[in-house]
Amino acid sequence: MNAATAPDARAAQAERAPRIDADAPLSPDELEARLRAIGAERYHDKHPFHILLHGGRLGRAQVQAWALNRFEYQRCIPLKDAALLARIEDPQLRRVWRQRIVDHDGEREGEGGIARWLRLTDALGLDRELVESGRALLPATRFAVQAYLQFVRERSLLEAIASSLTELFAPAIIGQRVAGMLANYDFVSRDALAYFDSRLQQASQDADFALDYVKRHAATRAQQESVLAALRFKCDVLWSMLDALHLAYVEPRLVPPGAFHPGQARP
Ligand SMILES: O=C(O)c1cc(C(=O)O)c2c(n1)C(=O)C(=O)c1cc(C(=O)O)[nH]c1-2
Repeated sequence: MNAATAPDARAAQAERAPRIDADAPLSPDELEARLRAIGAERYHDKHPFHILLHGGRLGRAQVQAWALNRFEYQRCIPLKDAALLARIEDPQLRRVWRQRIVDHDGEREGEGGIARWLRLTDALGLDRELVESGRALLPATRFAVQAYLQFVRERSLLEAIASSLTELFAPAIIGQRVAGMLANYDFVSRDALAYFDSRLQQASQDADFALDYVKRHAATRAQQESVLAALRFKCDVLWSMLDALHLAYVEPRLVPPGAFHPGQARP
């Protein structure tokens, strides 16, 4: 062993060198910055299909396909939140989280986010039974939504809560979507887009709460890495849903057997 690598010399060198420890926990603000960087890179507002949708460059049948497939996501959000709720031990946290189910289901028939999404599919001229049956979904929509449900059922509560954090980036996209669709599509009215009016406020509140929870509860570096991975996973869920729409309805227009095809708004 030469003098430069002798234990004493190495210890002295480590003392002088800046400490780079891959296992050191991030500060809560560093964690938030990394989460936001994931959204900036991977959130579905960057997807070409969303750019076409918001820019008014899709036809009516393509917007119908988007709304019909997104209904599957909307339909399963309360299932996801119920699975998450069932695993919360803390009554205080349960009280907050259960509001998400109310927001989607409403307190009575015809209210809530799911009913408002159906107002959009109605306004687009889609048959309700076709939408609610899920019969004309793209297979990839089904798989992506099921993957989200399974993730929330199987992973830790911390990862399940972190996977909702895509909503941090939703308010900006919703604003662009409503403005873009109203400006560009004569078949879309303000009333048809009512879903997004309530969602704007709910998404901000929900995301702020989940972010605060994650910043307080992800204490170790391993937990923080699991939170970052959960957000990447969720961005992949949303991205793959748009990939499938793009391939089927923009190019190369490869509509899978049984999936919605332009002209099939009515059964
Ligand atoms: O329109 C959108 O782009 C968008 C995105 C997201 C999202 O980022 O997950 C949600 C929603 N909308 C939404 O309407 C919604 O209810 C919702 C719930 C959740 C969730 O993960 O718990 N995400 C989203």
